[in-house]
Amino acid sequence: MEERIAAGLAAMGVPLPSPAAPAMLARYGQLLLEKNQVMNLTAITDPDKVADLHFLDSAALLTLEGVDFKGKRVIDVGTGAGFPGLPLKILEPSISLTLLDSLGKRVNWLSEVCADLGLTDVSCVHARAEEQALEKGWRDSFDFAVSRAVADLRVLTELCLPYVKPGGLFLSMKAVDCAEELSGAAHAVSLLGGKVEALRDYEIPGAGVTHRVVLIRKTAPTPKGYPRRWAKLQKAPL
Ligand SMILES: C[S@@+](CC[C@H](N)C(=O)[O-])C[C@H]1O[C@@H](n2cnc3c(N)ncnc32)[C@H](O)[C@@H]1O
Repeated sequence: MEERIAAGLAAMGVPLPSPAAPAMLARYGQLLLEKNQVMNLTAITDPDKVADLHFLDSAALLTLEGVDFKGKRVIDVGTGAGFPGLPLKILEPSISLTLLDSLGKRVNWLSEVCADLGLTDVSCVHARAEEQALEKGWRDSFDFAVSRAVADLRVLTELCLPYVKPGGLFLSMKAVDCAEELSGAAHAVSLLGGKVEALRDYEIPGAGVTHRVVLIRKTAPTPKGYPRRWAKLQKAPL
C-alpha cells in the first residue's frame, strides 16, 4: 500500500511533510483493514482500492488551487473511519483537526489510531453534528469544514456550514454528477450565510475515477436557530 500511496501523491503533486508520511498512511490502512474484520469501518477491503479511494481521494483536498490548509483549524463532519480528515492531518501536520462522528465505537477507534501514529492536535469527538454546533466555542469558529459521504448537500450544509467562521470554507466531497443536489441546496447555502464559490474536479491517479469538491464560502455568521434538531432538519430540509 505504501508504494501505491507514495506514487499517487507524487502524481497528484501533494508534497510530503516527511519521507515517513506514506508509511504512516499505510500503517493507518493496515489498522483500518485489521479492525474492519470486527467492526464496520469500510466497505472497501482491497488494499489498492483503500489507497486510491480513501487515502488519495482524501489527499486531493490538498491539491485545490487557492485553498491552503497550513495552520488551519479544520473539522471533519461525519468522519467515519477518518476520511478525509486524518489523511489531511498526516500530510499537513500543521492542521488543528477535529474528527466528529455520531458513532462512539468509530470515534474510540480513531483515538487509538491517532495514538498509534503519534499524531498531536487531533480531537476525536463523539457527537451529533447538529447538536455539537450549538455548544459554546464551536459555532462560526473553524477555518474549514470538510465532509464526505454523509448526507445530501441540502442537509449536509446545515450540519457543516454552522461550524465555519465568516471568510472560511466548507469543502464538500461529491460525485461529478451532483448538479441536481447542488441546485437543491441553493436555499440552504444562502440562508446559512454561504455562497458556492467553485466546483473543482480531480482525478484519482490509477483509479480511473473523477470526483468533485464543492467549495462553499461562509460570508456571514450562522443565523440564530440553526442548525435545527435532527428530526426537523430531516423532515423539513431547508
Ligand atoms: C458513510 S459514512 C462516511 C464516513 C467518511 N466520511 C468517509 O467518507 O469514509 C457516514 C458517517 O457519518 C456519520 N454521521 C451521519 N450523520 C451524522 C450526524 N448528524 N452527526 C455526526 N455524524 C454523522 C455516521 O455515523 C458515519 O460514520
